[in-house]
Amino acid sequence: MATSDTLQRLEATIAARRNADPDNSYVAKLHARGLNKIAQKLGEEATETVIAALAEDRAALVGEAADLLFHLLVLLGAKDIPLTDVLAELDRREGVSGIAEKAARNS
Ligand SMILES: N=c1c2ncn([C@@H]3O[C@H](COP(=O)(O)OP(=O)(O)OP(=O)(O)O)[C@@H](O)[C@H]3O)c2ncn1[C@@H]1O[C@H](COP(=O)(O)O)[C@@H](O)[C@H]1O
Repeated sequence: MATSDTLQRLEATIAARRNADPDNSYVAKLHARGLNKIAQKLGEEATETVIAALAEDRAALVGEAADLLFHLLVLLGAKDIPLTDVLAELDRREGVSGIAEKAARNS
């Protein structure tokens, strides 16, 4: 079953493929083209995800969201930011955000 482990496995695969032959690896090809290209691809995938959502096309949205997550992991890897740092930030926000929780704390 797909879980957050899926993202961690994909992160490891991306790290392992980074220095592969760009002719045989899309990850290596992206790295060879540099951070600007990786960032540009992430932006394109974000736009395509938004378009699929607004088009009410569920299958396209699932596919574009997968492309978006994949390219986000490539960008994070290129910036040497482990996925666990992002997950930890989300965990931290879980503890401090939420309108009801804030109101309860302030009352
Ligand atoms: N999850 C993915 C994944 N999702 C999307 N893509 C690629 O992302 C690209 C997006 O398509 P585009 O048309 O936007 O890009 P493009 O035309 O190939 O490139 P541009 O010249 O337009 O920049 C496609 O080539 C897809 O194959 C992925 N490529 C690889 N992975 C994972 O990464 C692993 C390692 O891949 P390799 O590096 O290729 O071994 C694979 O085993 C997969 O698990």
